[in-house]
Amino acid sequence: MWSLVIPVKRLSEAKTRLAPVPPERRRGLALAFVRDCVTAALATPQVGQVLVVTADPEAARRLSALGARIAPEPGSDASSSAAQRLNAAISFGAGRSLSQRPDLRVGALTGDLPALRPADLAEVLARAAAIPGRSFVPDAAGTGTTLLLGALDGGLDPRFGPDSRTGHARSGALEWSDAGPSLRQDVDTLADLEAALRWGVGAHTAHEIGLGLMQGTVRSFDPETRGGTVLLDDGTELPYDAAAFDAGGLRLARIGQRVALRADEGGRITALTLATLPLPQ
Ligand SMILES: Nc1nc2c(ncn2[C@@H]2O[C@H](COP(=O)(O)OP(=O)(O)OP(=O)(O)O)[C@@H](O)[C@H]2O)c(=O)[nH]1
Ligand SMILES: C=C(OP(=O)(O)O)C(=O)O
Repeated sequence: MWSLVIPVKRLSEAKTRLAPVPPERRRGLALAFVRDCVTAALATPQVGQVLVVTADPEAARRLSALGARIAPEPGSDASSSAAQRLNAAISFGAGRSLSQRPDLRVGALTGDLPALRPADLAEVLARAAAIPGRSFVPDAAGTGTTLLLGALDGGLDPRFGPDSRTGHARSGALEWSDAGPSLRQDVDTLADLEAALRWGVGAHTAHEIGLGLMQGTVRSFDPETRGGTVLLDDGTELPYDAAAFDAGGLRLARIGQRVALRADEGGRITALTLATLPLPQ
């Protein structure tokens, strides 16, 4: 069984290479990616715990709600490089994991894998458990690393950062170059995000992007105004108006009916229809 350390940068500083996307949206995407990544990791049978190392209070709160353990990231030397900070955060998490759960072998997974599927992760974890040494999964671009798995004696020796594929290979780690695509598709750029969307992203990222995958139940409907409210699956009640109702093409809504809906960035419903029907574009 494995303990996976996931480093999570402060959300306000995350995913700068998604720069065409405005900062507030980037923050939401970075959080959604790691929520999907943690969800998939925790659903993988060989994963005994997910330990998130972060200095970000919101990421800590959201990821702990999914079942991850949190190790608050210690402050770093201002003169250290981004890669040094990242590797220091991972080593800190690995040390914490080994002292708290010595029964679990340690690995480090990046948090930017929104398409991650438990089956792809399970396959690599099972193969790596059968070898005593370190091993790693190169990213889809072929230059970086998405997963580094430590040796049986606990050694992780992370070399994340630019060209980490070469760094990990040169340091003697075995490469799993045939790992499943969902484990290799990290998202740094908009082109990466498009690729991840083709593999199929998790629910948090789908929701954040506004793919119309939100669902809820009709709580009220007024035939006079054609407005009412919907109860989302997370317990939030949201109002919809006639424009949103008309955009979905329905003639009436009944209390208790399952609906699919699209909301804008501010959480305002812009269209809703029956859950079994596609939302009109
Ligand atoms: N705790 C911690 N996590 C980090 C740090 N730097 C990067 N990470 C995480 O490491 C993983 C891989 O990082 P990158 O792909 O470089 O992501 P990023 O730094 O958000 O992206 P860019 O700003 O575009 O470089 C992601 O889960 C990041 O959140 C750090 O200094 N501390
Ligand atoms: C830090 C890394 O991620 P990226 O290349 O996605 O920045 C890495 O691959 O080591």
